[in-house]
Amino acid sequence: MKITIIGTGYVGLVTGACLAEIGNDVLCLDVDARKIAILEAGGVPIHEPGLEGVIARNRHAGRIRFTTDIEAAVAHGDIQFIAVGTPPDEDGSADLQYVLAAARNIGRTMSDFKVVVDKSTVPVGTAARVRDAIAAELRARGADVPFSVVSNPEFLKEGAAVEDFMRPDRIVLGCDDDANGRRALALMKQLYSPFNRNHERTMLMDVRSAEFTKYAANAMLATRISFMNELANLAERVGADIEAVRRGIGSDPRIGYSFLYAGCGYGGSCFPKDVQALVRTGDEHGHRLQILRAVEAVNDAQKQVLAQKITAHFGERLDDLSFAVWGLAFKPETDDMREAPSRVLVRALLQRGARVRAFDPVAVDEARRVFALDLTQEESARLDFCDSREAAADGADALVVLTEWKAFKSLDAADLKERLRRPVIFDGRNLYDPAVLAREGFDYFTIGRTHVDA
Ligand SMILES: NC(=O)c1ccc[n+]([C@@H]2O[C@H](COP(=O)([O-])OP(=O)(O)OC[C@H]3O[C@@H](n4cnc5c(N)ncnc54)[C@H](O)[C@@H]3O)[C@@H](O)[C@H]2O)c1
Ligand SMILES: O=c1ccn([C@@H]2O[C@H](COP(=O)(O)OP(=O)(O)O[C@H]3O[C@H](CO)[C@@H](O)[C@H](O)[C@H]3O)[C@@H](O)[C@H]2O)c(=O)[nH]1
Repeated sequence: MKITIIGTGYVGLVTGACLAEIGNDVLCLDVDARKIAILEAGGVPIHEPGLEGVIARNRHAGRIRFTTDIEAAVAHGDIQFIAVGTPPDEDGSADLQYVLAAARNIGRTMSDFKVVVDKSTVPVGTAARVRDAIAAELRARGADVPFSVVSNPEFLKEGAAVEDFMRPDRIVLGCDDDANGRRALALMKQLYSPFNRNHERTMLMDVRSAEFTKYAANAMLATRISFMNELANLAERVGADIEAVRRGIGSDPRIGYSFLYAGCGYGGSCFPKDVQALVRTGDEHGHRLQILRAVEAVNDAQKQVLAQKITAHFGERLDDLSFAVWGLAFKPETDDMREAPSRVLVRALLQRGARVRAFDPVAVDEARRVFALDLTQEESARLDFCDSREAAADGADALVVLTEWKAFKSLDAADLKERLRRPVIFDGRNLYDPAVLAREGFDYFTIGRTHVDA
């Protein structure tokens, strides 16, 4: 099938690559000429495991191409996926300007039946606004071309995006129950049929429920994390170990093990903005979402917890102290720094006068870019990026772990002790065994594990 992807970010690029992989003819559009130039030259502008190989294979087979030419992109696909960003507006609601711009672009030049798919995460009612935007453009040029807007929210996780797309838990399709909607649904079912060979993963519903499902999923997952973070902070105070508690409750199939890891707060481009957006949707409809307000507040506070532990240990001012930071990306296997807890922690350390020696396996370039925006020049001068975790640790007064990269999971405690000026670790991801580190003479601070004094 002929597919156009509008927006070649994390979602659009993965969607385009994976749909090409199963044999479709995909054209990816972006307004960012830099991204398209990288892709046309055979590069990939983001770090996502497996993605480069899928794109390379399909480029060579001629199944995926990239363009900045809006008219060509609209002409190409029978199915037009809108996968542009929906960042938070000033009041936290989803900013739909990119989605609506994409819709207008479709309406401006389309000349035959189009299925327009909302892949972006958008508030309930957006499909109707997309439909109106396209219809207004068609009216303006006196054209009568049939189309239908489908909601098909995406549930992939960064760092596992290709795998998640290729093996989805479910494919949610929200379609209108009219002639064009049924025509659109038939095409969408055909497109996704390769994913349904072993069992049917497609869930059909009305458009508004499909839009809502995406926010409900992210809100539920974020709630689990804030719930565990709040309990972790209590576990420390009552002398319990949140890791034991996690295993204890996760074993109940009604609860399950996933997304129960306490840590230094959730980040990324989705949970923070989607929780906020749902809270705003509630406000707009006179329905105050109390649980999600608390989820957001707990998460904001959780991003400060490590800094509080550090100042409780070293004092409010950190002048003359140097901190090794392992992990900058908001989660492993990505270079994405959006809402990363590292942005809060590194800034807090620098504002208190410390030096920071940071290492991340893939996010350093992106970190340089975002910290240049977050920090003053004077603060930036005290932030160094290192080439390895060992180099970051050399001569630092303490180690802070912020991202659970696999490469950080095994630790040569004796070697680390040699490198650090003081044997102190603040672990935002509970990676290590407190008893082992205590034996090695470390002060080891965790999120919700009982603190074992050396
Ligand atoms: N990142 C994720 O893990 C993830 C997962 C599921 C859903 N989502 C949702 O998917 C959407 C996209 O997220 P993302 O992380 O891929 O965003 P992104 O910022 O990585 O990419 C968006 C791309 O759209 C391009 N763009 C903007 N306006 C355009 C236009 N009019 N025409 C063509 N291109 C345009 C931008 O230049 C950018 O390259 C968001 O709504 C997000 O909430 C994201
Ligand atoms: O038990 C856990 C699990 C995750 N996190 C944190 O939560 C954040 C988000 O992690 P994750 O959900 O793995 O990454 P995302 O790529 O943001 O994916 C989420 O957001 C996407 C965009 O909407 C959805 O498509 C995915 O289903 C949803 O998991 C990260 O900071 C993690 O460190 C925890 O603190 N504890």
